Amino acid sequence: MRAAVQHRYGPPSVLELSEVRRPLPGRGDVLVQVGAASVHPGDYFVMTGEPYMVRLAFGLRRPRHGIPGRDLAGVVAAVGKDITALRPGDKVFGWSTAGTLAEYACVPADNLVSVPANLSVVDAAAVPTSALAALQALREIANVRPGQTVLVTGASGGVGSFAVQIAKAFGAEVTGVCSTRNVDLVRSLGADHVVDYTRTDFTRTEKRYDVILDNVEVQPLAAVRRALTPTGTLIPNSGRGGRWIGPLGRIVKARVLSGFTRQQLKPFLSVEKRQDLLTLADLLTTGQVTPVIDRTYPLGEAADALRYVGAGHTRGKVVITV
Ligand SMILES: NC(=O)C1=CN([C@@H]2O[C@H](COP(=O)(O)OP(=O)(O)OC[C@H]3O[C@@H](n4cnc5c(N)ncnc54)[C@H](OP(=O)(O)O)[C@@H]3O)[C@@H](O)[C@H]2O)C=CC1
Repeated sequence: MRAAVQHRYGPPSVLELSEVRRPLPGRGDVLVQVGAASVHPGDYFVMTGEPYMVRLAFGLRRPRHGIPGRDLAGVVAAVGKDITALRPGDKVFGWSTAGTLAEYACVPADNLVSVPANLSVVDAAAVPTSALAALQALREIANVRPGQTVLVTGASGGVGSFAVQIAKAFGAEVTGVCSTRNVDLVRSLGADHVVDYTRTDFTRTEKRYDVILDNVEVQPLAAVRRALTPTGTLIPNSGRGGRWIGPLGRIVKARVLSGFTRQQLKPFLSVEKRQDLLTLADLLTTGQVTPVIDRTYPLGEAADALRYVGAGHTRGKVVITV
C-alpha cells in the first residue's frame, strides 16, 4: 500500500510517499481502508520531534511509528477475530496512535464509531482529535453550564471552530477571538461576540469570562488572568512554551510566580474516549456541530499539508484524502 513515511524527525520534507506492507489486524483490531485523515498541530510536533518531550512517547532518536497521522475516516476492510460489532463495508471514523496517512490503517475497534449519515468522509476525518479536545476542555475541565461566559481564542482554528459550536450547544454565551478575515466565519459558527485580535486585545477590555479556552497563548498568562471572573477558569491549550519541555515550564512559572490557583489554571491533555466520540456523533447528527474544512490535500502532498498546519493559520481543519 502507499503511505506517507518518515524515517527521522525533521521538517515536512522528511515525509516521503512510499510503498509499504499493508498491516494485519490483531484480534481486537479493525483494518480500515482510509478515505481521509486529518492533520493538526500535534502531528506537526510529532513529525519535528519538538518540543523534545514528545520523543518520550514517540521514540527518542527516531519516530517509532514510521507512518504519522492520528485521525481517520474510511471503510472497514477486515476485522480481527474478536470483533463482532463491525463488519467489512461499515463506514467508520476515529483515532489511532499513528499510521493513518496511508491507504490502510489498523486501529483498535474501541477507537472507532460509525460515521453519521449526514457526514462525508472528509468531514468525519476532521473531527476526532480537535473536537474531542474541545469537548473535554469545555465539559470535563471547565464544566461549562448554560449562561456562563466562555471566550475561545484561535476560534477560527481546528480546536477553536469546534469549541465555539460546542460551547453554544452547552448554552454558554460565547466570545470568539480571531483575525479580521475570520470574523464572519466565527460568527457563522454561532459566536455571540467576536473580538478581532488585530484591533482589540481581549485582556485589556472590561469584559470578564467564566471560562477562557486559550488555543493560541500569545498573551502572558497573568494578563489573561485579568480577563477571568474571580471564580473563572483558564485552560491554556496551545502546546507552546519552549523547545525542551513544551508548555510545562510555562504552567509551573504561572502557578508559582503569577499566583494562579488550581481552579483558575487548568492545563490539560485530551484523552480520546469512545464515549466522547459518540457524544460528538450525536452533536454532528443533530447539526449542532459542523466541521469546518479549510483545505484538502492528496496523500502524495502530505508534506505540504503539514507545512500549512505548522504555519498556524488554518481556518478549521486540514484533511488528507486517500
Ligand atoms: N490539549 C490537547 O489535547 C490538544 C491540544 N491541541 C492544541 O491546540 C492548539 C490549537 O490547535 P488548532 O486549533 O488545531 O490550531 P490551528 O493551527 O488550527 O489554529 C490556529 C488558529 O488560530 C488563529 N490565531 C492565530 N493567532 C491568533 C491570535 N493571536 N488570537 C486568536 N486567534 C489566533 C489562526 O487564525 P489567523 O490565521 O487568522 O491568525 C488560526 O485560525 C494547538 O497548539 C494544539 O497543539 C490540539 C489538540 C489536542
